[in-house]
Amino acid sequence: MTAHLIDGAAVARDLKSSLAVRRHDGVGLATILVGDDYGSKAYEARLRRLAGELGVPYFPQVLPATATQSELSTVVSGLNAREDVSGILLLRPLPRHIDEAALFRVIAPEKDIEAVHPENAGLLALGVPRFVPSTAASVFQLLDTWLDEAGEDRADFYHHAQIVVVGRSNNVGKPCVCLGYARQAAVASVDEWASRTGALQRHTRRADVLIVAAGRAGLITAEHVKPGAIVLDVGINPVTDERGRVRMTGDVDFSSVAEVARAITPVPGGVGPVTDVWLLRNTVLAAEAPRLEEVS
Ligand SMILES: NC(=O)C1=CN([C@@H]2O[C@H](COP(=O)(O)OP(=O)(O)OC[C@H]3O[C@@H](n4cnc5c(N)ncnc54)[C@H](OP(=O)(O)O)[C@@H]3O)[C@@H](O)[C@H]2O)C=CC1
Ligand SMILES: Nc1nc(=O)c2c([nH]1)NC[C@@H]1CN(c3ccc(C(=O)N[C@@H](CCC(=O)O)C(=O)O)cc3)C=[N+]21
Repeated sequence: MTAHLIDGAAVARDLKSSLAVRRHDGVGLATILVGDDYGSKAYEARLRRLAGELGVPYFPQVLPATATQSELSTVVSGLNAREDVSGILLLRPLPRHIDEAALFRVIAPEKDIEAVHPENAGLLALGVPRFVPSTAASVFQLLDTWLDEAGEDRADFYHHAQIVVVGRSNNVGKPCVCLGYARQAAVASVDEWASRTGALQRHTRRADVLIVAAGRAGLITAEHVKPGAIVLDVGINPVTDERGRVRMTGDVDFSSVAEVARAITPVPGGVGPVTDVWLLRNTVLAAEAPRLEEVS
């Protein structure tokens, strides 16, 4: 392996210790899990543990995949009204019969720690976020930290960089694009059509920074990566090993890409651990921050 390993666990530890000293009234995290998506269950279990460690009250809501739109709306409205809940996380993906965007609009904007309500998504797109969504925040925190450690001038690096984001979901891919814009980089975004039309490699090979969030195990191999690129793997996918045990893998074929990249995040131990802590950080901020309309 020639690439530097970007250590998410170390960055997560530092971020966690800065949070541990911040206790406030009214801090509380509520998660809503609908059905049994692998990544969502893994994330939920981690948040439960981390909230416990940090002494943040945690209110998990678990609903079957058959839950209706109005049942989910009622759960969200109930959490909006609770004074002991400062942050609400609606775990995705949701079952197909649920209108995700409609549900996002039900979340009280000041509790919307992932910035999915149109008001917060709009603020993020305008470059003045109320909350920075945790996964994109994690990706760029790892990148910023690594550039500092590598002795790069961050601003100069970003001004010259082509960032390519694979996957454009509302809570991962698009926010990553926004954070790339905020750093004044050139940013390109591709979705599944790039793969279907055979254009994926043409796009990804232009990237100085390749962010991969498609949810497809092994999608990105060495041929997709420009030598010397920095690769951040967001994907969390279940794979079954020879012994029939399920383990977690990313979207990037780590062993081949590590031979050509300049730096790479592993899965597990890369983007994931920082995402967890950022979400708790946003939950604390939500209780601390004055409402946006009170800020002049
Ligand atoms: N590590 C972490 O902290 C986190 C990890 N995750 C993980 O990241 C992954 C992505 O999550 P999320 O964005 O919510 O997923 P979504 O399923 O909502 O979105 C996936 C995106 O990837 C695109 N895509 C799918 N297949 C391909 C392909 N073959 N080539 C190019 N693009 C493709 C889709 O395209 P189209 O729009 O055309 O459908 C879509 O835009 C999942 O594995 C999830 O578990 C998520 C959050 C945090
Ligand atoms: N609204 C919403 N926001 C999300 O951010 C979101 C979501 N829905 N749905 C599910 C996916 C998945 N996800 C993970 C984040 C971190 C780890 C994580 O920390 N994983 C450890 C793995 C540790 C282990 O091995 O168990 C790691 O990567 O090192 C896992 C999964 C967030 N997601």
